Amino acid sequence: MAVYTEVTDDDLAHLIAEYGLGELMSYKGIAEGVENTNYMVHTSKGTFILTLYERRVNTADLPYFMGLLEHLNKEGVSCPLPVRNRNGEVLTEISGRTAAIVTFLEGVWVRRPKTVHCHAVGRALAELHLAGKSFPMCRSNALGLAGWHDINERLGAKADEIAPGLATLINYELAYLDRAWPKTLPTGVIHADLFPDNVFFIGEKLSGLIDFYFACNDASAYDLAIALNAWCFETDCAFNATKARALVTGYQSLRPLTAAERLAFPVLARGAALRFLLTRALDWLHTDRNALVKPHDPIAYVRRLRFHQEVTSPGEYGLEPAA
Ligand SMILES: Nc1ncnc2c1ncn2[C@@H]1O[C@H](COP(=O)(O)OP(=O)(O)OP(=O)(O)O)[C@@H](O)[C@H]1O
Ligand SMILES: N[C@@H](CCO)C(=O)O
Repeated sequence: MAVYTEVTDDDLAHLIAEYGLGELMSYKGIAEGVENTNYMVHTSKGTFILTLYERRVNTADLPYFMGLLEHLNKEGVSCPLPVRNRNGEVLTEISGRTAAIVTFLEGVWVRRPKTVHCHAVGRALAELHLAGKSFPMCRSNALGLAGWHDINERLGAKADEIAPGLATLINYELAYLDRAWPKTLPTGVIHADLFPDNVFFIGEKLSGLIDFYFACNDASAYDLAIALNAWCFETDCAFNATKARALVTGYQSLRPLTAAERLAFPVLARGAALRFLLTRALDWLHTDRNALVKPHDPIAYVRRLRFHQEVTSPGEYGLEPAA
């Protein structure tokens, strides 16, 4: 479940009226997602998603996220469009939370992605990166190298409660990334969390992207490395080279990587694996065992990291040397 905050019928009907969305017909809390409270809302004007922002979203960042969604829609990227209320504002308040209403996106997320889905995701990610070029706002990545160090400090030796030796692995990896992390790659808007549950498909056709609440400005190829970690490993954590090739080929069909990006890709893949390992480890240690929202498994990202540590060339990810 992820309905942390309840709304009352009266408050919601009032809100819908403020947004000029006709009459409230029905609504229900959405079980999926772990960060925010989401409701699906049916009104006489259509279906919408109401999001109440919870603990991890800094409300100061919301104008960036909302502005980005509006910008991407304008550029033809399929993603939720924030609805403006009668005062022309996107953000509102309900049940003591900052909230927004966005358009509903048709489609479902794919539990078992196939190669064809990976190709489509790669292409959509490149489309997003190209569309993001003209977005004027900037948000630095709070979960970059410095942020990883901060999380590691909070974890400390407790990481070993998740798996023996985990603290050592993390410290080793951070020391490596401090030396090897590329600093001059092309940057722009990145999604930063393009996991299967954030990409909707109708059949094999990608219908849109959601959940831009980690979006920021950072190295474009790092975003591709995040997607590779999320889409190209099987449930037993085995790397699927065919899916990786499909992902990077889909991406490069619109935005070919530079030679420097290809060369740096194995390091980016390690950083991306460590980023999700760290946030998952922190959640793992801080989530009550009886909590309704189960934390994601950090070990799946330990295994991905160990895989990337053994990689010797970008070719293993399907990235041939530049012609
Ligand atoms: N615009 C939308 N159109 C259709 N469904 C949506 C939309 N936005 C959210 N949802 C639904 O709500 C669910 C949770 O949304 P989202 O992933 O944004 O939540 P979250 O709490 O930020 O979750 P997390 O960051 O853990 O993925 C989605 O899986 C989807 O079912
Ligand atoms: N995609 C993240 C969850 C936060 O959105 C993870 O799988 O760890």
